[in-house]
Amino acid sequence: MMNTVVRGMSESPERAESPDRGVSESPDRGVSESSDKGVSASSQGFEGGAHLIRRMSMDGQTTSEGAFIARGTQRGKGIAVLTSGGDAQGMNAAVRAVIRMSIYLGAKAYFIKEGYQGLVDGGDHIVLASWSSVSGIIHKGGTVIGSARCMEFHERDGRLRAAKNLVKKGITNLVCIGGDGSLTGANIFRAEWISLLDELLQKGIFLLIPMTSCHSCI
Ligand SMILES: Nc1ncnc2c1ncn2[C@@H]1O[C@H](COP(=O)(O)OP(=O)(O)O)[C@@H](O)[C@H]1O
Ligand SMILES: O=P(O)(O)OC[C@H]1O[C@](O)(COP(=O)(O)O)[C@@H](O)[C@@H]1O
Repeated sequence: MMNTVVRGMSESPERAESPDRGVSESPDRGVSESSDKGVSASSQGFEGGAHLIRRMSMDGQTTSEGAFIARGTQRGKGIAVLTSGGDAQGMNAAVRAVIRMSIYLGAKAYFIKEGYQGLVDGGDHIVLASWSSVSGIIHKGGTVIGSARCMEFHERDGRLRAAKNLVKKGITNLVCIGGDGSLTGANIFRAEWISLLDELLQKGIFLLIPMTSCHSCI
């Protein structure tokens, strides 16, 4: 059974109300990164935040979540997607939707290969995606980015490594596609995100640089 939850994980994205209903931006064409494994879906906001996806009610009336999102409203964000646990039909369509919506929103879009294992291992498992990376996948079974079960993610140490890898890549939002186990893991990760960042700072893995002393930030 595939579950899908999509939330922003960093600061609240702007809730732009726009009549712009099309994805008219010309997509870039890039390298397709794929593998042959299966999957399921959830996205978690690292620091809590607004929903990125809105809905229309069954009778076509716009609900409070029904506004369209304007193109380019998430510039500066990094949105990553992974598939985890048992695979399920529809995972590739969900991956494609996340990547293309992220690009539409102006964010950098990333695949994380092999589920939480790829997130914990980092390196080549975290790959920048393009519009064409997800072409020709919606009819395929399983998941083109691979799925896995990852014991390390059950432990805080594993999740600390995962957090480090996300920060290193500038990834601010994570979409986890999986079943109840994967979503439980995502919820734990979301809940302890701030304390993971604190620990990375305390261990000197990352340094906090005040804006005033960072020339490239001014
Ligand atoms: N309680 C948990 N805490 C942290 N990570 C978890 C937890 N439960 C599951 N996970 C992560 O999600 C992965 C997939 O979970 P699993 O239950 O095997 O599949 P599914 O998502 O299909 O239910 C696990 O291998 C583990 O990495
Ligand atoms: O491989 P992509 O780029 O994801 O596109 C797949 C989609 O493109 C199509 O082949 C053609 O779509 P349109 O008819 O909307 O142009 C669809 O059948 C399919 O859903």
